[in-house]
Amino acid sequence: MSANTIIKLENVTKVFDGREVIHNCSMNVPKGSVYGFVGPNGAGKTTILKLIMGLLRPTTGRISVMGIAVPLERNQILQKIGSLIETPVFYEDISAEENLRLHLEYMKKQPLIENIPEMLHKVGLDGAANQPVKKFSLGMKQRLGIARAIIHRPEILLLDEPINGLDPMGIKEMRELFCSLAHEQNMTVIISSHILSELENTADYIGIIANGQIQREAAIKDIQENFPSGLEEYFFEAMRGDKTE
Ligand SMILES: Nc1ncnc2c1ncn2[C@@H]1O[C@H](COP(=O)(O)OP(=O)(O)OP(=O)(O)O)[C@@H](O)[C@H]1O
Repeated sequence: MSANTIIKLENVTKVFDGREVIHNCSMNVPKGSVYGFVGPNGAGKTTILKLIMGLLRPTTGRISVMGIAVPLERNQILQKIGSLIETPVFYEDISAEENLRLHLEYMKKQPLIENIPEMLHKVGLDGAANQPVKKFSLGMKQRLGIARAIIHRPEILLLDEPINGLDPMGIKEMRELFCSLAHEQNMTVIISSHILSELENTADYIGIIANGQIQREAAIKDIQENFPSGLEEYFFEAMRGDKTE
């Protein structure tokens, strides 16, 4: 993982209220891949996604996204990143379609407004396009959050537990969508999730985080070759701190 690295963290730490929650953390995400990010509750996944977005400033260390230093030159890359981090917030009184239209206007991507119906179809919301978002279920809001993260055609997509609240059909559809964005459109997709089986089906690379540090990074095909029971075995081995393969 070097020549085509698009997101790089080097020795990053983050201190909140005197407590170091990210410790000397390094991470390499290859361009055009689905990178599955997994770790226990409180390990630091959301914090790292926010650091990559430039929403938080590292206490020490370096972060670069597409070769650009974050957060220093964050404005240069904001339009190139789409994200769904924590619970998505919408204008509740207006429709799904109008929410996406406002987002595109804010991102200065008005020509993409014509793609809104197609995007709503892709995330399974075509029947609800004109309903006010306040009438949406949790899963529908999650689908709309994914649509909003993608519609401005970012080069990088950061998804924090994106399948939360989705039904089995939605999980399958979103898995196919994320893989097609990476493999057909060369988008780089980071997905944080607790669902190992889902990551095993979706990700090309896995990063395991524990105690604020990436403990291991590997291609899923190498994990499957070296660990007969797959990602679950790899994950628990990493949690025990066993020797790397
Ligand atoms: N703004 C903040 N102020 C203080 N502490 C914070 C803040 N944000 C996160 N933390 C702490 O940082 C640690 C990492 O939190 P983070 O949300 O990044 O973990 P996570 O891996 O995403 O967890 P989960 O899997 O439960 O969503 C936690 O101990 C959390 O309490």
